[in-house]
Amino acid sequence: MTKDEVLAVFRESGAILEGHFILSSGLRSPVFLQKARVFQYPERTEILCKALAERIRAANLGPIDYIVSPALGGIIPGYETARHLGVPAMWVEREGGELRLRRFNLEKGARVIVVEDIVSTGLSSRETVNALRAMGAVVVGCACLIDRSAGEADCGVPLIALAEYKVPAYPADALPPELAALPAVKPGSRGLA
Ligand SMILES: O=P(O)(O)OC[C@H]1O[C@H](OP(=O)(O)OP(=O)(O)O)[C@H](O)[C@@H]1O
Ligand SMILES: O=C(O)c1cc(=O)[nH]c(=O)[nH]1
Ligand SMILES: [Mg+2]
Repeated sequence: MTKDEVLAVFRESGAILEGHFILSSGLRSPVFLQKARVFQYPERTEILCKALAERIRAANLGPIDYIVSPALGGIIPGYETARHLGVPAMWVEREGGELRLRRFNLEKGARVIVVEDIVSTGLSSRETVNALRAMGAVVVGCACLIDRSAGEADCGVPLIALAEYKVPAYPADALPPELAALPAVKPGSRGLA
């Protein structure tokens, strides 16, 4: 799939929002990719994740035992990508602020790829990689549907993105005036009770 085809799926799903958004990293942005509006359509999710699975296969990362995704946003694309790769899918979720694999067993030495929905700074992917390494897993790579950093994010391992889409993001104390004039909303789940 081309970048334009991926973005067209987001656009036709009403998933490209404009306003003033507080991102998971704390950065602020005038654009938010509300992936949930894509994932509500199983056939659109299938098209994107099948293409992501093909990219992962083409990267020749060696055997993959599991996909692990950070909740919430990563769960649906992780599951659907796992279906196309023929491997099980698991997720990490926050407990006391830390991402943990609360519901699954993971053998030491298991080869894992981390699948995210959207990567902005790579912070959530990095947290997932570190949690898995602490359990003895071998993280062979990260993958996502859209990389908002266009290659700049540091996930701790190589990142395979179905599409790169550079979107501006600013520290909260360095907002352009047109962004500062809008009320800020935080659509993601990090920091929710
Ligand atoms: O690369 P980063 O700077 O970490 O940003 C990307 C992360 O932000 C979103 O998650 P969020 O924590 O907002 O919650 P969600 O998964 O429930 O949407 C998204 O799902 C990624 O996990
Ligand atoms: O950085 C984020 O938190 C983020 C950006 C985005 O466009 N979409 C999303 O779900 N999260
Ligand atoms: Mg997330």
